[in-house]
Amino acid sequence: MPPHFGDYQNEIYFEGLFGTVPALPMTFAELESKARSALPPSLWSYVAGGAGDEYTQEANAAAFRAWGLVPRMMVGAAHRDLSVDLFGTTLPSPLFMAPVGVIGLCAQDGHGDLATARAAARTGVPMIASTLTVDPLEEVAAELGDTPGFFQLYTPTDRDLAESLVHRAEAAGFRGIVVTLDTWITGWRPRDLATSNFPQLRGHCLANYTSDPVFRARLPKPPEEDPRAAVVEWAGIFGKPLVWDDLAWLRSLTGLPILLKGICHPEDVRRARDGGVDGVYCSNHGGRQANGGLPALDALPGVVEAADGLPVLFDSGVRTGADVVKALALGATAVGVGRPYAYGLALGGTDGVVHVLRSLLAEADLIMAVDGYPTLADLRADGALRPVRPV
Ligand SMILES: Cc1cc2nc3c(=O)[nH]c(=O)nc-3n(C[C@H](O)[C@H](O)[C@H](O)COP(=O)(O)O)c2cc1C
Ligand SMILES: CCCCCCCCCCC(=O)C(=O)O
Repeated sequence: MPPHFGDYQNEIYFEGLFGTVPALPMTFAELESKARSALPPSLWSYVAGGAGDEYTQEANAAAFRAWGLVPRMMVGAAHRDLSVDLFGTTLPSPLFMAPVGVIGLCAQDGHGDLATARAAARTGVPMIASTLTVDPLEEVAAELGDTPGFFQLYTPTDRDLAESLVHRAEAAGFRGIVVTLDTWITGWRPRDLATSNFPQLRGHCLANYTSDPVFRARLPKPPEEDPRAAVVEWAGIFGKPLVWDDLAWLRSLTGLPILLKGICHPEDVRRARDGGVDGVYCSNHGGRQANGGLPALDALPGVVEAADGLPVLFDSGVRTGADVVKALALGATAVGVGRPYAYGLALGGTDGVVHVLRSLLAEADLIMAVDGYPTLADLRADGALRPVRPV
């Protein structure tokens, strides 16, 4: 019998019978506002902010309101199956945690990558660990238990370093490499500029580099002795975009599945397929990189069509279980969240992340129950989702 994610609602009601109300927020709006109070102001700005006037960031979330699920009755959706097969593994649900570079700093003890990995272990929701972690990737992987983890690669200009990171990820047990394409340079982020805050330039979240023998060999002194030089060296290995001709080299680095993150154009999907990748990841980086662009959800149907059966991961703007259901109905294989779990982490550590993930899954599961869509295949059938008439 598949897990009933909606049972989280029963647990909360049951505790209510004994006078206990949830310690953590039940809506995204409250989650966001409480995280704002919990985080230091510059870290809050960095996590919550986006590119330009944040139009695209807002449009990402608003785009979900343009779609509505059509309820179906008498289909007997008493049991729902949200499981999904991804690269030979059956996941209990199609939800995942997108890579969030500063997640380590969001936890009160400064070890949020480890806390997030523990939440993955407790929920079965995969974590994509960023290159930019506070704790090295081997320590993050060790906390994942049986839940699959993926390693997100910011590809450095030094190919030996890239190879070292990929091989370390493989040795640590990560099940795939997610190569982020849209962030080889930072977008125009007014909030960070106003506070002059870019955590990485303060030497945070660079553990995967400072623990790497190839990176260390590039430094005049060990990073423990001269952290500033390590930051300068790190900044220097960013700043060169990958091009399609690099794909063969990336492919040669590992037998693990490779996914390309930041793909929104159908032609790019076709090029990725031709280059032998195992999946594409439709995302506009949560509106953090380029303002004025299409909401990521609007790009999803074209990406799914061009992918022609290749797995399509999706993120950007997912805030509720209803959003998860809609992205699945538009053809996403799996759906990711970024800021929501970062806020859960800020408020409650591992428990906070678990609460956010369980709430998203409970709402998605209950929508599928009430609306009569017992499986993900049912959601994807013609006519399940319709455009909402503008008001
Ligand atoms: C604070 C922060 C840091 C991020 N760091 C990374 C990163 O290191 N690598 C990456 O590929 N994406 C990174 N992202 C983008 C997320 O993976 C994801 O695309 C985005 O957060 C999804 O949008 P959402 O926050 O609206 O859910 C980051 C996002 C945030 C909010
Ligand atoms: C001068 C160094 C430029 C470094 C560009 C890399 C930015 C990564 C930022 C992490 C991230 O994905 C995000 O904040 O979003």
